Amino acid sequence: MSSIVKKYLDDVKKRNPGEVEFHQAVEEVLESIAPVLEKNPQYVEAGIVERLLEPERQIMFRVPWVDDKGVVQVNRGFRVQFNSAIGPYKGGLRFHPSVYLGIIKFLGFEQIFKNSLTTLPIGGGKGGSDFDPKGKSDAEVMRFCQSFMTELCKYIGADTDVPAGDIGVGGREIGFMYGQYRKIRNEFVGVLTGKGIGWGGSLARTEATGYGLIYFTREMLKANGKSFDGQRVVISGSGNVAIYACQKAQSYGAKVVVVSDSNGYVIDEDGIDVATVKEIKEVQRARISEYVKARPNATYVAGGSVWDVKCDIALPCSTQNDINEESAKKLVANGCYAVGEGANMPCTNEAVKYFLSKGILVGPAKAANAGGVATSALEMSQNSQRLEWTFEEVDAKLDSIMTSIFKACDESSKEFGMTGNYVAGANIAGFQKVAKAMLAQGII
Ligand SMILES: NC(=O)C1=CN([C@@H]2O[C@H](COP(=O)(O)OP(=O)(O)OC[C@H]3O[C@@H](n4cnc5c(N)ncnc54)[C@H](O)[C@@H]3O)[C@@H](O)[C@H]2O)C=CC1
Ligand SMILES: O=C(O)CCC(=O)C(=O)O
Repeated sequence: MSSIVKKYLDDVKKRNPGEVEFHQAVEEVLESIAPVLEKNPQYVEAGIVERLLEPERQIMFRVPWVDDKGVVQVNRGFRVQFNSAIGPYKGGLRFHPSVYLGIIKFLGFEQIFKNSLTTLPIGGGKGGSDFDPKGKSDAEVMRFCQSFMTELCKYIGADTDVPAGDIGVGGREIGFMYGQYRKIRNEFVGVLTGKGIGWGGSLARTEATGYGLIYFTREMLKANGKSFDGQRVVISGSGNVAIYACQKAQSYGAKVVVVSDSNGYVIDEDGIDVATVKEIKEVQRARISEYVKARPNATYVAGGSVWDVKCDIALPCSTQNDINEESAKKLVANGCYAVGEGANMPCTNEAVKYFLSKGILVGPAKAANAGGVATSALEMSQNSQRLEWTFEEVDAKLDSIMTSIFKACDESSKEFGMTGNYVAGANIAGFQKVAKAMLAQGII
């Protein structure tokens, strides 16, 4: 680690104690951009890195609501507005019991570079709550969302900060939050993305992160003389990203044999049936163990690691730090040669280093899962124009954005002598656009 990287990292740890996921995300970016800083002393002189590491604003608030038994519950809400040098803050909201400031900051920090890579004018932000939607009734989720938005609406706006979904926040939650925003502010604007079709949503936003992951991975495979056709794929997760990644990978001839949730995973050697997963997760909101009832040839494994299952291509689409060094070694030993990160930071830094040392292709999250936020930006454009584009139009734009993101990662990796290291390429390309904008806009 170079001395300047060590200095920045020590400082971040001191100023943000206990926020281990944030430290991890920062370390990966700093290591990648060290050669850029060496070549561009003007960035160091202008304090670009110190300013990037400090969010422009972080908001924490109380979210009181009443459950179905009439008992008052209190959760904590967050919105971290990290960097707006290239556009309004943009990034999802995560509702999960594990949420605390360190998680939201790692996600918000990553979002700066991801959004920069999309080629669209969006800054980085993220938010959420430690609320757990699992096991709650629709009425409870609605009351929580209304209370959350009653406070959040003071800080967001269509040209200021535009939240969307993430883990635990899908169409239902966006609907409840949008309704509350509209009631309080009395305006119908594109303040949230991931809205429903017919009230400001964009066709293909639901599919965008999963499809985008496959478009990016397709380009990465193509550049290395490979393709999805006939390949055995393992996916972790069975939520929004996992479902549509599975569907698109299968359309390219891959055989997806595993999906999972936080309780366990299913193996279906006939290929995962997407319609069954959608019914279980999007309609019944049940556990993935239900899958074997509809597909008796499949097997359910309680607990365990999906990464023990042999595959050619691994697509982690659940949560952070899903693949550690031990899982990485197992994957490589079993013949896996490519990893496409659908989730945010699904591999530990040690796992990524191990993969790269073995010549495994790694499509890093900031680039590979940027299709969701890119399509959110397309939703914002449609809202501003008061127009709706067709599914085919949006999907074609998404495909071309993912293709250009891969090209940017590839070119940056080559420019800095790290050919094929798309992790470094993504960090460098994402950083440079933001750094240039910050330099031009003065010390603010
Ligand atoms: N929805 C989107 O547009 C985008 C999502 N992402 C990332 O993709 C990942 C998945 O998000 P979504 O599919 O939207 O969420 P989701 O709520 O639809 O699904 C989350 C999935 O991850 C699993 N999961 C969650 N926590 C887990 C844990 N601690 N251990 C094991 N499994 C766990 C759940 O069981 C579920 O299958 C997250 O890392 C998210 O940040 C990234 C870019 C955009
Ligand atoms: O669509 C968005 O604005 C946010 C997507 C997101 O949260 C992410 O890219 O991790």
